[in-house]
Amino acid sequence: MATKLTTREAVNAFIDRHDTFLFDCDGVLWYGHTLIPGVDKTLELLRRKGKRILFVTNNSTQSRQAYTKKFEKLGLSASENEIFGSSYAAAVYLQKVVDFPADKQVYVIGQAGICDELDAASIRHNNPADDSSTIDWEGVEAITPDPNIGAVLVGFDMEINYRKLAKAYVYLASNPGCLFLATNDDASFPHHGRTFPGTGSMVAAIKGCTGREPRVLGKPHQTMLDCIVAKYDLDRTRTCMVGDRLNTDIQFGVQGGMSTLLVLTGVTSEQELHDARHNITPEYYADSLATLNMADTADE
Ligand SMILES: O=C(O)[C@H](O)[C@H](O)COP(=O)(O)O
Repeated sequence: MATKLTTREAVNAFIDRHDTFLFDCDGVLWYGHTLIPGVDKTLELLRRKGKRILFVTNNSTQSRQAYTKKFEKLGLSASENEIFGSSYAAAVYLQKVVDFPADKQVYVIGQAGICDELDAASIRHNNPADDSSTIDWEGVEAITPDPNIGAVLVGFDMEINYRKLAKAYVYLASNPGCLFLATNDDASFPHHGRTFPGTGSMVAAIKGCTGREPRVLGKPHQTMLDCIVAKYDLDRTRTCMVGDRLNTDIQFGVQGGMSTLLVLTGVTSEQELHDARHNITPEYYADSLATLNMADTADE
């Protein structure tokens, strides 16, 4: 049974039992370009209390560097070192886990965040903007197997089109050695209190035609947490994962042996939380991250 944080005492006890907070971004800190009211104060409060803060997002559209600018624009402070996005996780995975060969290239379906992180790791890749949506059968026939493509990496792409799907299909179907990676498989994308098709819908299109299963790097998959724990030397028992979605953020925290806080400002509603049909339960939940602002500040 999840405990709802509604009183100052409960909030104080919740904060005191943790040294580190991992924050999801979309639906917890902001919607698109709009800050969720009060969360700037919450982050300041936790920093003043000496808590370590890390931002863990499945959103692959921006690199860590671009995220620092987004934080700044929204009036939040965050250093590149505190941000762990799924595009960075993909670059780390290719570089450190599979030792991606220097003579191979990654075929990316995605946006700038993935390309920037691959560039930072010196991994060769295509420019997704070159794959325009206008195509006829002659254009489709010109797509041929390419032994230089060592991986197809799929992230959120607002300009996904048939040419991109056909290329991914041809590279993956013609070469069993070509890796199939996905930054994340979130079915939906939270935006201004509504949801729209997420990266999972794009990954599903490629799964559907190739019959292949991707290695998914983002939450709830533990590859991401293993990288975070190794990088920051976290004590999982004193770490809380804060998110707005049961089947990614909360599952990520539960599977990873951390405590969890669900906030109701994003994808999962209070009604869904109490729906007995799912089996993922956060330890705590609150109307918003800003609920923590009722904490005592006397100990600072
Ligand atoms: O479809 C997606 O890629 C995700 O919905 C989106 O990016 C979620 O990001 P997060 O909530 O982990 O910040």
